[in-house]
Amino acid sequence: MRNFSHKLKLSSALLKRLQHRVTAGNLNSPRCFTTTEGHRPTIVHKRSLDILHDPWFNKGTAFSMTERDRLDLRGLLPPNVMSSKQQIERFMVDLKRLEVNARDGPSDPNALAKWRILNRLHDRNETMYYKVLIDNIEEYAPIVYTPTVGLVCQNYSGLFRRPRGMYFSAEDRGEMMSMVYNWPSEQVDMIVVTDGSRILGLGDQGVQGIGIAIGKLDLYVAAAGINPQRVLPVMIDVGTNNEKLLADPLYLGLQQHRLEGDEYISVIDEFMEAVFTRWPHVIVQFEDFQSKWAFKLLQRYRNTYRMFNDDVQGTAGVAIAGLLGAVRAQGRPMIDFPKMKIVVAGAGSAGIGVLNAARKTMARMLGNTEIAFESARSQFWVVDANGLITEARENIDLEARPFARKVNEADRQGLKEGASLVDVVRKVKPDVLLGLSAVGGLFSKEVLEALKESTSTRPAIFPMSNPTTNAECTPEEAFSIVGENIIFASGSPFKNVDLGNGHVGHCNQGNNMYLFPGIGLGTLLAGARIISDGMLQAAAECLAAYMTEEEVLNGIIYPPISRIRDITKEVAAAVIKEAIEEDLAEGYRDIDSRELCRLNQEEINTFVENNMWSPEYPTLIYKND
Ligand SMILES: NC(=O)C1=CN([C@@H]2O[C@H](COP(=O)(O)OP(=O)(O)OC[C@H]3O[C@@H](n4cnc5c(N)ncnc54)[C@H](O)[C@@H]3O)[C@@H](O)[C@H]2O)C=CC1
Ligand SMILES: CC(=O)C(=O)O
Ligand SMILES: [Mg+2]
Repeated sequence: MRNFSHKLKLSSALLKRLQHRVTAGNLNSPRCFTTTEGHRPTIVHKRSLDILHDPWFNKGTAFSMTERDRLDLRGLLPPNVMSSKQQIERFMVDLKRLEVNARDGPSDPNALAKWRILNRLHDRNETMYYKVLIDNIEEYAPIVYTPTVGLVCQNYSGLFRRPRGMYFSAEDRGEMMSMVYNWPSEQVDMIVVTDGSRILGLGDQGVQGIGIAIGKLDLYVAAAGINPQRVLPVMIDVGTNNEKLLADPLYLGLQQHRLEGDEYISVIDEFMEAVFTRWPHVIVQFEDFQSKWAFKLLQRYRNTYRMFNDDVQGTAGVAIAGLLGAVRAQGRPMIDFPKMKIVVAGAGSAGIGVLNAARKTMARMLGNTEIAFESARSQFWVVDANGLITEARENIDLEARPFARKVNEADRQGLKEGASLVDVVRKVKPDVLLGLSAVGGLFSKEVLEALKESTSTRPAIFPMSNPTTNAECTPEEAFSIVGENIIFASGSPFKNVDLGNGHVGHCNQGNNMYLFPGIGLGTLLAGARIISDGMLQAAAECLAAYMTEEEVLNGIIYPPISRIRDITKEVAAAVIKEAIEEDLAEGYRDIDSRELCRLNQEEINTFVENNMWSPEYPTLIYKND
């Protein structure tokens, strides 16, 4: 709260309320950290080794001598009291040792070793772990998140040491309502849940998918400042259809095929009821559910619970922001977006999510009428594993049906049902080629050669599939084949390309990580009843407007990950504002909806900032229960 009133000239009544909120948070929840946490003690109900073994409270060698006395720690630690800065220096020496002989590149085998070292730190000292992650986010996001998190999921049986998060399995039916009370935290703000059925582009990983929920929540803490004591990764194990895992005696999940139909839904229903009973204000992010369930569950829960599907809705927003950036990068106004011809490879949860959102955005720009919505449809050409989707296809997925081209439209373009991607690109000459297919190398030399005939002055190539090996093409391939004048965005990080003439081919990371943390934080702080399309749209528009004209003209359409905390703050503020406008905001803690409504833009920004957790050690005070 330093300089708060001075800076924003807030009314003293409002200032008091905001100040009270921060204070009350600490007192009500002794383990709650906030930005002002460093100045207020935290009450703990344990001492001695119990403290050292609790990653939420542990400070390791940073416990001061007086604290060591107060908490019965004297003698349990080496005598030299270290500052947190020294602790991190010592840790980084260990972590960096791995890099001495490391070759470049995200798939380097050292990535897994780095993950192990970071994970051990996560297990023993959360504050320090998040400090390392936040201060070095560019370097370690690719370790705790895509691409390395994919490798972690695939090798989970071997890597598993200490459990993290909760596991609900098909065997727990009827027990979930009581099981949920086994989690030690009284307050949970954010749950990321997966059933492991489609982890990144790696298919069914069964129980091993918990790694993705952990990785996403790491970003919630690092980017959105959600208190790490209030996040909960969840794995719902309904079996796996991955035969390799089923045959592996060391596999840690249920060794049975996946539940289907009503049996499956009843497990997810029971889980939702249990977590919302214990934590009525929690937000649940569905992650990496196979498409057939992703859409059904989203429709089933989105009007009842505070939930969203990151792959369907988060990805859509990030892609829209990127597509609008691609329009601006041609020196055209965003309103030209409805003129873009877009080829999408992949009609799963992510591809269809993007198509629906892009169509709606175009329709809005064209006047938001039925006719506008209908005409926007004709900007898209969708190719899946069976080629171009037209109305001639038998058994089209319900979600893909609105994007099936009419047979006569396809004919006019010289295309048939099931036409190959290269033929579609050759004939359509799209402005944008976007991949959410999970097929590495799908944008082959031929496909990229065909894109050279694009009618766009600056074609956009978005190989958005993860992890790195599943990217539809590399930036080197894109820039060398299609030319320098492209916009490139991939789902997993790549290094910029040296184009050899003093020019740099910029590699953007088009990943839902730029939106989901802000969507979650904004929803939390607004106390929104549900997450509406308008809130998601506001998040996407905020990201789209974040980059300056100059950056966009230089091909930079997304912020670097080093700015993820800043963009997340802005996205959260945009989400809150929209929730207020839609009358969905019920307030957060002791800031009720009326007070929220009175906040101006600057005050909303400050409200967000003041409720983001930072990794600072609080002073610990022991109190008997
Ligand atoms: N960058 C980002 O933020 C995000 C990236 N993704 C990535 O998108 C990919 C797909 O995810 P989902 O849609 O959930 O998977 P999905 O399995 O539901 O869908 C995959 C789609 O690709 C199609 N496909 C398969 N082979 C193809 C081929 N040869 N040509 C054209 N299409 C082909 C399938 O028919 C299906 O329609 C994954 O790799 C995932 O990691 C997903 C969410 C966010
Ligand atoms: C990024 C993400 O959510 C995915 O690849 O599934
Ligand atoms: Mg995902």
